[in-house]
Amino acid sequence: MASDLNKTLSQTYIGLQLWVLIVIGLAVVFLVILGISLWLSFRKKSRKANDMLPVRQAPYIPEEIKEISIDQVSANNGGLNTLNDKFSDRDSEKVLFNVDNGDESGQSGSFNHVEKDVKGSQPGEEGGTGEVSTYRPSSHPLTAPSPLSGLPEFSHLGWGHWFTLRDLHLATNRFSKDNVIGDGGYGVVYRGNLINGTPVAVKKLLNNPGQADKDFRVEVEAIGHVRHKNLVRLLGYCIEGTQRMLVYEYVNNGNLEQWLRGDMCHKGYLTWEARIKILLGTAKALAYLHEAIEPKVVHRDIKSSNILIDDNFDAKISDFGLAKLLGDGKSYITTRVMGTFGYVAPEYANSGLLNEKSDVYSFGVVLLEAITGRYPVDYGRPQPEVNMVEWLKMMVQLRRSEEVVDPNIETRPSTSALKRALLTALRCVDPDADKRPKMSQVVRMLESEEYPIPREDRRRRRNQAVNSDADPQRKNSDADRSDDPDSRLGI
Ligand SMILES: Nc1ncnc2c1ncn2[C@@H]1O[C@H](COP(=O)(O)OP(=O)(O)OP(=O)(O)O)[C@@H](O)[C@H]1O
Repeated sequence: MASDLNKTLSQTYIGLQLWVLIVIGLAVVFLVILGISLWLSFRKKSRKANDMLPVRQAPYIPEEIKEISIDQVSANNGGLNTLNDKFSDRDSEKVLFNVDNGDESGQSGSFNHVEKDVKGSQPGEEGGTGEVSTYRPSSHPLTAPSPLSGLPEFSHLGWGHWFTLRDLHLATNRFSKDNVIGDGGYGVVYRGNLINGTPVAVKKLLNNPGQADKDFRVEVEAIGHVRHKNLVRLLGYCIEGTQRMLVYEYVNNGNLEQWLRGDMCHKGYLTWEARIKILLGTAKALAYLHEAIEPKVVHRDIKSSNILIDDNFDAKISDFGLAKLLGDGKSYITTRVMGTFGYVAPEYANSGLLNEKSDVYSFGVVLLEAITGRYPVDYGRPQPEVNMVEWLKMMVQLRRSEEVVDPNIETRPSTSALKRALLTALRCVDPDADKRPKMSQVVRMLESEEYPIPREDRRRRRNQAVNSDADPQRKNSDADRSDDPDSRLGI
């Protein structure tokens, strides 16, 4: 048997013995396998190296903020996979704004309620007729066609769309002055249209090599990988030489500041319901940034002009140029306080201490702006009214809260709705950052039908008070407690 095998292996084929041929064959197979695996691992490494920007970790979603949507980047096609869609469309059932009939139809002084039919018409178009049409929410944002469809799918960051300078030249008509929609210290924002017809806002960062790169990374890291109905969507970017540009979905209905006091006032004034809807959307997006993703994102510049509004009167938070990524439970101390005067939380302004509670404070200021229609700081007003937050606290203390409502709101809110909004706002602007609610709690307070605040939140706050009474360091004096919004609003 063994001698048969020896004989077979010793036979000669093409000048070589069979056993030599077998050894050569095995060596070739081994080398091919080795080559393939080396090539695969090299490809993986070089792909990682190309991803200059860190990819966000799989998001952790706390129970209390279930209603959010999160998308993850699909590495292959740059598309976005929905994990869940939680903050529901429940709030987009109906929106009203008062249209100035004086402007639209020549009859001065009177206002009509108009419910907009989103399909095909712009808010304000039907104002003069006083018609009421049915409002229907537009198609679900995550099933709607992608604004990037029809464009070649390509991104070297593993996210979004990589536009060439030429693409953006074409989109903005060579960055024409007529297309400028904003100009700031960071650069210029242009309106444009992609070749597939999608309207976009192009932020062209100042051509200042170090700074442009930094600003670019901050925005991309903050919102490049996330998607939420109430966050402006970053569609892509352009990196060419020292040029850095960011391409956003275009949000076509102005910003909250313009609706309260600026360019959009000619269309009419926002109703109470529309204001609460916009603030609720803003609160949901902040809850998402603070509580649903890791690392969390602190926006640092929440203000009414950074809350864009779409046709459905849904809010979209924009301008992440100052955003900061923070690990779970982390705070950050900075010597350079950034933000906008009137919106910055006192502990951040005074000591540079930053965490998500700074955004909660700024949100409270915006909510008060929406309730009163006033500027956060207005030197044109009598001294006690210059600082809106202080004036409001005083009015509530004097039990004159009914007087603070923006006189431009034609149909005043019910007393309970007003108190609920005021109480929520005053809690957000609590000088003690630890006492401010989390944004998911703010969402619950604003959504609640229960007067004035969900029982569960009241219980939590009462327990907090008991605990701080037990702690001599945090024990409030009676005078301090008179500053508590609950007691001031008679709750
Ligand atoms: N995606 C967008 N769609 C439509 N308009 C936008 C978009 N992004 C920004 N804008 C508008 O462009 C203008 C400039 O915006 P940006 O947030 O960059 O600066 P700003 O709010 O004017 O100044 P600041 O830097 O002080 O916040 C604003 O009027 C804003 O409403």
